[in-house]
Amino acid sequence: MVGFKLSLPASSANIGPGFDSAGIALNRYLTLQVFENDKWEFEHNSHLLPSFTDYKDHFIYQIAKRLADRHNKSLPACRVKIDSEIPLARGLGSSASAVIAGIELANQLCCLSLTPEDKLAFGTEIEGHPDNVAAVLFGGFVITVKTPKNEIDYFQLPALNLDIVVYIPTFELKTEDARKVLPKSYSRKEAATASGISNLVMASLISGNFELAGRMMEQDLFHEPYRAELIPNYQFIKQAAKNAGAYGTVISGAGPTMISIVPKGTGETTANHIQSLLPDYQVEALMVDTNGLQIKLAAE
Ligand SMILES: Nc1ncnc2c1ncn2[C@@H]1O[C@H](COP(=O)(O)OP(=O)(O)OP(=O)(O)O)[C@@H](O)[C@H]1O
Ligand SMILES: N[C@@H](CCO)C(=O)O
Repeated sequence: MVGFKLSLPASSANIGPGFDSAGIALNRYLTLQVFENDKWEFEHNSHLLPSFTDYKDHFIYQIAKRLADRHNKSLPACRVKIDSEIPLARGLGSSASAVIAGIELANQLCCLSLTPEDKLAFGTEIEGHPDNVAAVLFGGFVITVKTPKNEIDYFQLPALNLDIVVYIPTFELKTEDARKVLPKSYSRKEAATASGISNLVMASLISGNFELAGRMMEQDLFHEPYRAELIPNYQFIKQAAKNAGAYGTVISGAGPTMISIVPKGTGETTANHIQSLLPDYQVEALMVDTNGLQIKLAAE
C-alpha cells in the first residue's frame, strides 16, 4: 500500500536570550508513516512516545482534527505508524514536532494546500510561541516573532560552522511548569539590556564571531536566571563545557536539557568528556538539521 511519510526534526528554542523567538533544528526525528485504512489506528514504535488509549485522545490526531474542522473538512481514516528519537518534555521540542506532524497530517489528508506561513501561524497558535515550530518547519537556525499586528515574520540564519552538544537528564520538565517561574513583566532597563544581549548573540552568530555569541548567550536576562534553580547541575555543566572549550552553554528550550555551541570538529570529544563526568545523563554531539519538515512517499 502506498502512503506518505513525514519526518520532523527535534529543536532547541531560545539559545539563551532569544526567548520565544530563536530556534535551531537538530538531527533527532519524529517520523510518521501514514496509510489509508478503514478506521483510525496509531502504532507507536518507540519507548519515547506517550501512551494513549483511544485514537481520539492522541495528541497528533487532535491537532489534525482541529485543523480539518477549521477548514470544514473531515479527516479520512488512516493507520499511522510513529517512531521517535525525541525525548518528551526535555526541552528538545517534542511538542512542536508533534504539532507540526498533526498540521501536516491534516494538510495532506484533506488537501488543504497550506503554505509554510499558514502552518507556522497555526503551529504558533497551538504552541503559544513560534520558536520551536519555525525550526521544525524550516530547519536550521530560525529567528521568528509574532508582532503586535499579529503577523509572524521569520528569518533563517545562514549555516553555522559549529558543533552542538546536548546534556539530557533522565527527568522531565513540562514547558507549562517552567513558564510559571518567569516574571510577568520586565522593567524598561531590564528589557533594553536583555534585548541588547539578544541582538548581539544573533549578529555575532551571523558574522561567525562565536566567542562573542557564546559569551552573550550565557548572559540572558529573560528566562535563565529564573529557571536555573529548576535545573540540577546548571552551573556544573556550564563550567565543565567551558573547560572543554565550548563557546557557550544554555538551557535548551524550557529545559531540563542544556545545550552548548562548540567549535566545529570538537562536538564528539566534548560530549565524550562530559558524559564521563555525568554518567546519568545522555550527553550527545548533534548536528543542525537543515531540512526541516520532510514529506515523502511511503510503501509497505
Ligand atoms: N510525539 C508525540 N505524540 C504525542 N504527544 C506528544 C508527542 N510529543 C510531545 N507530546 C506532548 O507534549 C508534551 C511535552 O511538551 P512540552 O512542551 O512540555 O516539552 P517539549 O516540547 O519536549 O520541550 P520544549 O518545548 O521546552 O522544547 C508531552 O508530555 C506530550 O503530552
Ligand atoms: N520558548 C519556550 C520554549 C519551550 O516551548 C520557553 O522557553 O518556554
